[in-house]
Amino acid sequence: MVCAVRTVLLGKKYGDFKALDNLSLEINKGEIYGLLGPNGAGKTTIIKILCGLLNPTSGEAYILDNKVPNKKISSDIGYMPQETALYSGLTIHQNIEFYAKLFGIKNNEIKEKEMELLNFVDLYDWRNEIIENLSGGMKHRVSLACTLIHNPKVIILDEPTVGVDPELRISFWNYFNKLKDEGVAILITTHYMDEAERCDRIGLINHGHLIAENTPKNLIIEAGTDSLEDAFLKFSRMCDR
Ligand SMILES: Nc1ncnc2c1ncn2[C@@H]1O[C@H](COP(=O)(O)OP(=O)(O)OP(=O)(O)O)[C@@H](O)[C@H]1O
Repeated sequence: MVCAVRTVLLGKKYGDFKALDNLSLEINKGEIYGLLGPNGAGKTTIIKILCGLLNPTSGEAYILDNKVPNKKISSDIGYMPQETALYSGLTIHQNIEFYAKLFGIKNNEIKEKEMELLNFVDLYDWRNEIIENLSGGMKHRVSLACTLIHNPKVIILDEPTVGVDPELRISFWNYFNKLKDEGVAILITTHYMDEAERCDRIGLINHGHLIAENTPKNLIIEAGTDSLEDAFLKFSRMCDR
């Protein structure tokens, strides 16, 4: 079976500092995989390697069985970085259109998809507003719409719900589940435990190592704790010793 995402003994050094150490993981199509870990654990480094923005020092990473970096699969990936990559002097509509054209989406398809996505992020009535006039949470919502405009098969979201209000966060997750049902693989980093619990599987990262990996329920059982948050703390402290 073709894996959506696979890393094999992935390593990354910044100078002498080991940010990733022999990290292997697999994510299936139609799976939501949560990457959890304390600040500096290595989550963004993994994501940047998967998106072809950083080269690993050792090991390999694959998207849909293609070794990255690889231009051939760039349109299969939807990447939402922590810092929004929007043109602040352009409107929401112009930003979405820009990303759509970048991925070669036809004009007649853009309109329908833009409407679907702007309704999903609840910004349809704001589509002619300039980005610099939006709040931080609104910019995140536009960024997510831009990430999804080309119907990517693998979606990589680095803390997509920071600054997004609780009601909208729930609607984000409903949409992620719809995409998952369509066979899309989603890799998501989050510091919110209620969101981690919505993932099919979680990988806990600390000091560049995958220290635990399982369904949220089984992680709690493995750790012998009452909550995912306590399981996360227990695994992280074990790794710090
Ligand atoms: N360009 C860089 N040069 C040197 N060190 C770096 C660089 N980028 C990241 N690091 C270090 O590598 C480690 C992993 O960073 P990374 O951004 O992957 O962590 P993270 O898990 O995404 O953290 P956060 O939850 O804060 O976003 C950190 O210790 C960070 O300081």
